[in-house]
Amino acid sequence: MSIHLSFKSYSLPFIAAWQSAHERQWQRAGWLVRIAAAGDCGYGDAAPLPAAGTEAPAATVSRLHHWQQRVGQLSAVADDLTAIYAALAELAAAVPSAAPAADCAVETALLDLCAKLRGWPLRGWLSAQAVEIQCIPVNAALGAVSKQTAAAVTASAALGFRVFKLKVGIAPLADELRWLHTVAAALPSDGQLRLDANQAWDVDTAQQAIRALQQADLPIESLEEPLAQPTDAALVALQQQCDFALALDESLARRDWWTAPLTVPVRRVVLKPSALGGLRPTLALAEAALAGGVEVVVTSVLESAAGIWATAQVAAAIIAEQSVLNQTVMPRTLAQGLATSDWLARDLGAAPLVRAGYLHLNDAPGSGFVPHPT
Ligand SMILES: O=C(O)CCC(=O)c1ccccc1C(=O)O
Ligand SMILES: [Mg+2]
Repeated sequence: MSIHLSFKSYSLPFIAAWQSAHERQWQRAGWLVRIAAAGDCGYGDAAPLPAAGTEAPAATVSRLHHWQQRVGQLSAVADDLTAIYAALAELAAAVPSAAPAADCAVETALLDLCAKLRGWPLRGWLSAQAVEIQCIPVNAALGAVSKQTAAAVTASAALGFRVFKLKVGIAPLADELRWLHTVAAALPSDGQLRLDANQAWDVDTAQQAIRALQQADLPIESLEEPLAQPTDAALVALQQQCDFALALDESLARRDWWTAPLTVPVRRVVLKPSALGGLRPTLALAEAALAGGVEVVVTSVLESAAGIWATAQVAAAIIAEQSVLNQTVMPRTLAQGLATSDWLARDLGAAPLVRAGYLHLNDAPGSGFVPHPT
């Protein structure tokens, strides 16, 4: 027997341009990684997006070639399961990886395979309590605030979403504040806005934005990455001015998570497995954050269904650990940023179902991803 790792490039068009302060894109490109062994196979999504903290695509490919060769070497000298565990150990030892999107894909494919061989859903492999978690609250990913209409927000609310995420920091602040008022007026009474500035603002602009949002009493749930220069001192000061949570996202990749004790200058972290090198590093970081009283939200990097299934599995594991860890401190589960599959005009397989503001997992062995026949 032997283990075989293969990967195939994909390019999936968006239904409309995806825009953030970092980028404007019409399609999503990556590689579907497949690892076959012991009569079954697992899948992972290598979906680099440097703006989200991953390596560039060229580094993803060369890293996938490395793992292809390495998995072949390991399987030449050991039985399949031993070689799979050895590869998983090498991936864990590689954190923090210079090619986290590639490592995430290979780790995901190995875990998907292990879980299938065992007959477990992948989240059960990550955390025993997680098997019970079937439904994950998710936010609507609406895109740039400039592109919103009251009708679009009403339609999204009718689908059952209660947290509506908007990209800001793209147009002048005064314009965006005006648009935010229009969106807020269309929200259901229990609706909230999650904003993401993707590091667009200097300290002055961020302060001005926060002051305006609070004075207008807009229902802001959180604000991701307000600062171009996210120093601890500036973030601590900004968080003190805010009634809502500030969150770190893409700037996390540049912090020293792995050797120093975890300190976070804001109330929340946004975790993306593709930027962190895999599902297990994401879970480890989430556990450290939760233990320190920091809120955790898992989000996609607009990856294909192969990635979304796996990212949802680790989100379920984190939610399970969270309810065990501190039921009283965090009674409500935050909406996770996993409802992004509708941005893709086509996909590599069926994405998890999103209904009434919840993403639904099932009990199928592995991640739940099944590729469309090609
Ligand atoms: O969180 C969501 O709902 C959507 C995901 C999202 O906004 C995103 C997607 C791709 C790259 C970066 C980000 C981000 O959160 O900054
Ligand atoms: Mg973000």
